[in-house]
Amino acid sequence: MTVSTTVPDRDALAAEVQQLVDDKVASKLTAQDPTLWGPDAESEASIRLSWVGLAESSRPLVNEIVELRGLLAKDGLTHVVLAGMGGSSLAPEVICATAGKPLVTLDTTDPGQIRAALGDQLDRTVLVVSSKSGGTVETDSHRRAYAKAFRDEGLDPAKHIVVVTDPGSPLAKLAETEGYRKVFLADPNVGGRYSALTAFGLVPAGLAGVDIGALLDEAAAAAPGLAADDAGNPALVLGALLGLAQRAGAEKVVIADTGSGIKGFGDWAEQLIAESTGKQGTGILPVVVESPKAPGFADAGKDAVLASIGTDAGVVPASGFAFAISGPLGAQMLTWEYVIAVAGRELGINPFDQPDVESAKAATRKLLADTNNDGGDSSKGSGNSDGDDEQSKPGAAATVELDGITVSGSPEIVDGATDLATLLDNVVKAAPAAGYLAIQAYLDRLTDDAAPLRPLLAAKSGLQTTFGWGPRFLHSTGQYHKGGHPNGVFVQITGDSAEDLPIPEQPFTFGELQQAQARGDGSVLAEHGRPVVTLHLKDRTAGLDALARALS
Ligand SMILES: O=P(O)(O)OC[C@H]1O[C@](O)(CO)[C@@H](O)[C@@H]1O
Repeated sequence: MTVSTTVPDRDALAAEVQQLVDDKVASKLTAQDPTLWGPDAESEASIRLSWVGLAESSRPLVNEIVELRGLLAKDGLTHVVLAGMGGSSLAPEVICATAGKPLVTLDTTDPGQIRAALGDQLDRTVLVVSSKSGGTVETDSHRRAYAKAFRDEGLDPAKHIVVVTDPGSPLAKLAETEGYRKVFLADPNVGGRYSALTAFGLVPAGLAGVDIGALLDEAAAAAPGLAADDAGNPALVLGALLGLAQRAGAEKVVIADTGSGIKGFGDWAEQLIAESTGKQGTGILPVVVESPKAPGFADAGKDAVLASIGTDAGVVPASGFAFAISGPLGAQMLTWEYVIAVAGRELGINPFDQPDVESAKAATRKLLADTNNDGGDSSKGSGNSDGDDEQSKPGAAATVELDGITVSGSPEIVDGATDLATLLDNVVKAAPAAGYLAIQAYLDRLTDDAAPLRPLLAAKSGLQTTFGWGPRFLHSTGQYHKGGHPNGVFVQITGDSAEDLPIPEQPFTFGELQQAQARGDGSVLAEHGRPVVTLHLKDRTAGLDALARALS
């Protein structure tokens, strides 16, 4: 690994690193010492540290996965679809994209996106159902939809489904009952966002044809340097830098790829950083940008640290904190895991829990239950704004129709807005100094062109601006939004679907689940006192165009 740093005060960084060396943080972490984050974190940390040794302990998986790939190929099953959220899909996605191997990732509840996946090469499909807990509603729903689709086509789901889960999970039990083709039981002493080099990262990637042995080799080569109580250890240097930056008010890390050859690294790092650190009103907000020239990076202010993945972009933000880190993917993953564990100690938080994720899930469950108790006919499949219960919308105090978009949310944003441009002005005004804006698009991430809104809003506002696809981000940056620094303003984008999709044996459809997830998270954000506005697009393309025009 090669790391270079820019800091306002080199002596301060050297002193901070030396303290970590003196405290033997690197060797203790490698020895899985759970006391490094204080007494409150000890019990969770004691069951979460096996990731430090995965470069070696995951070796036996390689042959098992290669063998399964061969058997599947003999049956003509070469189209790999992965159903998994957060830590159960982000790593294999970046691993496959980097290696140029095709993998279809389902981490959405968008009816159109799921319908399109179901209609693609079903007879050649192997579905990998990945969930540590075995109880994640999105993943369970994907499994149900695929099982039915296989049956409808006269195919035996058991032959097409492979499971990755923790021992004893409901999914492990179900896989046994259903006789699914293969079950990989992962190490339960590794949390989801640290699971890249477990079966969660390796099974989908290996089945897609990635050389997963080489990935482990890359991590293994970095491991000794990360374990060393040495001032040159990149994890100590970057962990210390992030701690110093946080204390200086630079609590955001803006991540740009600068020619690393890794595809989509920021999407994986985002969960590791945000879910690990965003709690107790503190944390590091990852802001993934399109390039080093993008707004947020090129013009970063005092609240940001710049992270170049690859060579040094040579941009120094107003905060004075920047770093570049280069190396192959396996090494990057292990290094960042160490960095964030060290940064967690610097910030005084437990990097292994996610205390605020459950609240949005609970709000979603309640909304779905209420819909059903109200006699909502899920077979109709709404997914649409018509007939929505206004009372259950977050910040439903204010609702207005602007340029064909139904807008509801915090009165400070919605009141007085006469068109989309004034509404977006209000969004920017709602942010405190050095706050951030978050666009959360509960849409089809393969066909809805919402991502370009991020640089447009960032340029307009001059504020750090993130973009996330819902519900995917709920299992990633969602923890930070609710538990981290309370200075975000949230723009939810939802949309009508051309056609909804039932979830077999469930009283709600994908469309209803998607809308309930947006409303549930929005209501929890509002309860936390965060300004939030929901833009519901009746026509997705026209609505996104109108938003882009209003921002340009
Ligand atoms: O693997 P599971 O249990 O389905 O969870 C998926 C993701 O959901 C989270 O628990 C957050 O909701 C993540 O930490 C995790 O990676």
